[in-house]
Amino acid sequence: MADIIYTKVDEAPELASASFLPIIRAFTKEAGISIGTKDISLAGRILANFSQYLTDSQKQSDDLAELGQLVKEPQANVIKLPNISASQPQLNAAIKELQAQGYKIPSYPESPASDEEKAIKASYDAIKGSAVNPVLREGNSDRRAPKAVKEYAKKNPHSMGEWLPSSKTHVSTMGQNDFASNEKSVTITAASAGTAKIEFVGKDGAVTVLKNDFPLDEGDVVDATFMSMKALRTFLEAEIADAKAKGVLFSVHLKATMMKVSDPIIFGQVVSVFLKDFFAKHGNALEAIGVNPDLGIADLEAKIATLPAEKAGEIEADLKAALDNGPAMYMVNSDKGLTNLHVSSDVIIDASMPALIRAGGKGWGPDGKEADTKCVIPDSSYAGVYDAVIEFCKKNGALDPAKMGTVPNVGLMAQKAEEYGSHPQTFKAPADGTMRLVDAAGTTLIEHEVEGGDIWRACRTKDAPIRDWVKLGVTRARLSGMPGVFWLNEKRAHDAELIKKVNTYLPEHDTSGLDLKIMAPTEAARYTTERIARGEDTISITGNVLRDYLTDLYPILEVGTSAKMLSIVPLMNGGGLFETGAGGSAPKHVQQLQEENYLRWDSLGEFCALGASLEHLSQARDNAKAAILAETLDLATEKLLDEGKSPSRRVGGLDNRGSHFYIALYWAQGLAAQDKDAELKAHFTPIAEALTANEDKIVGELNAVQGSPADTGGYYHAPADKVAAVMRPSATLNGIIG
Ligand SMILES: NC(=O)C1=CN([C@@H]2O[C@H](COP(=O)(O)OP(=O)(O)OC[C@H]3O[C@@H](n4cnc5c(N)ncnc54)[C@H](OP(=O)(O)O)[C@@H]3O)[C@@H](O)[C@H]2O)C=CC1
Ligand SMILES: O=C(O)CCC(=O)C(=O)O
Ligand SMILES: [Mg+2]
Repeated sequence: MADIIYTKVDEAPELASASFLPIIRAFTKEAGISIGTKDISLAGRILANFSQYLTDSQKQSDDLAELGQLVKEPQANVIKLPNISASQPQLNAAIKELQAQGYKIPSYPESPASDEEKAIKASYDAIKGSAVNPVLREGNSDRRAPKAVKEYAKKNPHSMGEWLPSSKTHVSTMGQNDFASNEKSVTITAASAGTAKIEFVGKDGAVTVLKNDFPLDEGDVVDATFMSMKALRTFLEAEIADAKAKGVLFSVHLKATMMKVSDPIIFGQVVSVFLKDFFAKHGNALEAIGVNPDLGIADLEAKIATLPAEKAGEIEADLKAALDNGPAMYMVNSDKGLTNLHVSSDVIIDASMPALIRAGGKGWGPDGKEADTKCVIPDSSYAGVYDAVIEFCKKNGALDPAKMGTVPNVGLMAQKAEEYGSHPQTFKAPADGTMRLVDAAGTTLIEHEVEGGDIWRACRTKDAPIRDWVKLGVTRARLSGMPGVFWLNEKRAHDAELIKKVNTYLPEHDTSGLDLKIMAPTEAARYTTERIARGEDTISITGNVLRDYLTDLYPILEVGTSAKMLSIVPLMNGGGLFETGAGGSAPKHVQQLQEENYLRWDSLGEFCALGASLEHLSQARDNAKAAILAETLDLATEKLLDEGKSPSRRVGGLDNRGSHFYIALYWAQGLAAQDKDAELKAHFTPIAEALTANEDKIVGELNAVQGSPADTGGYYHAPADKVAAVMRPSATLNGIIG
């Protein structure tokens, strides 16, 4: 196994790797460090799981499974770039592209009939959604803005929209009959440990086992809850009417990728309630062509288009009328007519809500203009956090990046903690009856009365990760000198169990002089936001969902993007997983590259992760050269920020490739200038000289390609040689690096 594993992913970060990885390899080789790659891309995971349909030369290894093993070993050192957590439409598109390239994989069977089709669907469902991160995250999360990034943002504040007290933007949430309000939680005792079951008991008393292999260990915190579909529909109907009455955009913010079972269903309810009369009128015709509202309006439109022209025309006209008749919709792309309800993965709450808050509470309307927005977040578990920040901004105006403090996060994430690990235990209730969690001894631990269609789920949070998370929180508070807040609500069932554990595990550490508090999330958001506005820093120590939400929310307000975050996962068995940034893979960036050969992806997250990975390697393997590479890379990153060599957004500026040249230049200059290691100095001195002497020429060569379309030969599965040709256009740079 190579010393460091760099992951092969999708979209913008993968394009960036084609340019950056050769640089990394050239630099680390001199310290005797090998860099391997493992393919966790969506296309790669499909091919690995459908080997039986492929020719020998097309087959590929199951790299995700191998990495899943590696992260449990002490020698693990993995740089993890963001990958696609595929929604159904993205999965279908990737399958289609692979088929067109000659891979004879099956299509996704929407209504599987045979056993073979059922098996195919099950394999694809396991690839769908957030299928990578939970496997690799064998540790808790430490995400923060590097000091240099924070300093740079203060000196060069990004634009912020204006917040006015008159803003009509607001959060709407259920508060009743939702996951938050129905939650029950227990900590597993020795008597309850073992393999639990999830059962449905019908009104007639008949018991159906929905899952018979849910392993629970003593000390694990287990919760179960459900959301009533009747209540959800009533709520949505009222909110859609309210958006129209108030003249604000209607929007819904979910995480259909990571919450891959529950949230697509909730999304489908929004689609079907928004288009209620339309579905009532055309129900039969739509059913006949296999329309499923969970797949969004984009799929609905595509299926209508398969009907005979006259019928299609009639239904399309009614769809348009139905959309026009509702409140104006928050748009994903108003030029293309793509609404919030077209594709469930287009609006992902962790990215969408911060963007709206940064923009002064504005979303884009169908007319291409910004407007105040109703933000529907159906479940009330965490909606109050966004509400608190929005209300703060209405009262106090936008936060000021030049002055604001910082909010690092310590997140409970290891071993599929909390909601993000709930998919295998999430079910649509088959009918009216009781859903129950039964322990190994046959005792019912938790039960709920449900109605057919309600979404019921059970989550598990293992004890060792909780203990490790408390320790990480204390460690970060000690090292940073910042106060830390555990965002836990004593009135919420799960959090109440967690608070008991925090109070048990905190005394294992020296907390003298530390300021550690426990506050309910809404209150913690208010407290933390008031503090950052005064320039004060506060560590948020949170569960897994708030980890996800807050590591986009505060970074986007503080430094403009979560791409610049340092994101470390100290693995529980001693290895290191270094994630890049907190954001995703920004599909818009690929489009821009294809249209005008310009990649605005900022690799700062990769630079930070590589620095942390080299630093970890230097300690774990006692490699002094790695320490020097890490130090000089961190300094090069600071210089890159200072000199303004990050990618700009538009053609004509320096793009991702140009920023890679500058990181190589500054890194080589740093290695040439240091005196701790003579070999590194001797090796990098001529490289630094050549890069310095050829700066104008290289930048000229890199920038010359901008402005016309670029062909990478694919979106999900682009051939490496074509991508490399696009991403490495400077012969001079390639020559020096090579
Ligand atoms: N860790 C992981 O593996 C994650 C994966 N994802 C996946 O990523 C995809 C997109 O998700 P989405 O929610 O849109 O979130 P993204 O974070 O990809 O995008 C939101 C916006 O953030 C900006 N952005 C993000 N990263 C960078 C960067 N490195 N350089 C410059 N700008 C950046 C872009 O803004 P602008 O357009 O203004 O330039 C972008 O449009 C999905 O497939 C999702 O599943 C999402 C989150 C995490
Ligand atoms: O795994 C995913 O789908 C997204 C992860 C994510 O958004 C995060 O960890 O911040
Ligand atoms: Mg996230």
